[in-house]
Amino acid sequence: MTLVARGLSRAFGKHPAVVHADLTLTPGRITGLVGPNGAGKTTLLLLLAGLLKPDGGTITLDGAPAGDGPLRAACGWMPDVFGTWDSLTPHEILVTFARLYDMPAPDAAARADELLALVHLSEHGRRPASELSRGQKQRLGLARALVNRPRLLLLDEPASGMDPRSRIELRDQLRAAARAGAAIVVSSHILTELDELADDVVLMVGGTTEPAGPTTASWRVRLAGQPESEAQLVALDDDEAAAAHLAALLADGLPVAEFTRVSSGLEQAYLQLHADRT
Ligand SMILES: Nc1ncnc2c1ncn2[C@@H]1O[C@H](COP(=O)(O)OP(=O)(O)OP(=O)(O)O)[C@@H](O)[C@H]1O
Repeated sequence: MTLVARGLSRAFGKHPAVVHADLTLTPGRITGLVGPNGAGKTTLLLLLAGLLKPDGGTITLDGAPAGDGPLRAACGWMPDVFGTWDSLTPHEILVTFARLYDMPAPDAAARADELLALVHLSEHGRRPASELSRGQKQRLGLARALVNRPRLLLLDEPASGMDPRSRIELRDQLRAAARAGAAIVVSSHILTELDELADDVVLMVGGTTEPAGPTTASWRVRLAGQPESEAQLVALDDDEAAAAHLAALLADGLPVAEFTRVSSGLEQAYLQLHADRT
């Protein structure tokens, strides 16, 4: 399902949080949404999820104007902090959400078990949710977002609080959801992670969006005997270009002692955006 948002705006009182934002989400693609604190990312995601009404602008789903109802039916929403009902178990929480999506009780119970296994929480499934750690709650939040097999997946800083293994699994789970045809948007402050995960990146500052252009990463090259301060930064398009560059250096007989990717192209685009705006 393709979501197209055009000119979305939303203010809180006199304070504009989202200002003429544009975003297109396409099936099978993961879009990264990055921007500083207060840029309007969460507000934009809430608008897309049908959980907040825009003051202006349009949202279409497969070309048809979409109000709250269709958006909520199509979306899986994972907030940055997932408030659980602490007296319920993760299994009960997932069953409750599945039932809210009109799933029959036996299907809801089976779906809850399936999702708990997916996010590696099966052994915690029947204990009170209050016993979950922050990272485990995040994983439960992801399971919750997937309950209705959403065609649009909106995730607000999903990796925050997750340990390294859970982050890697999250990446794999999102890739699998995209391969299955979901259109996905992920907001994050971790640019290197987004660089690996996202097919497209949208930058957000002061409530407005702009697509990040093609980015170029840098590699740090230092030859044997060369002081650290004289190492060179070489801008290269991707891993293949880096491999070719290294092969050429070695073919020239240069004693390469270090060859390291130093910063993501996304980081540079992000910093450039700030430099332009402040
Ligand atoms: N319910 C609200 N009432 C009033 N102002 C709000 C509300 N929600 C957000 N804002 C304001 O709108 C702006 C955008 O907030 P938002 O949470 O969307 O930013 P964000 O990019 O998600 O930030 P962060 O990276 O810190 O999560 C901020 O200035 C914030 O103070």
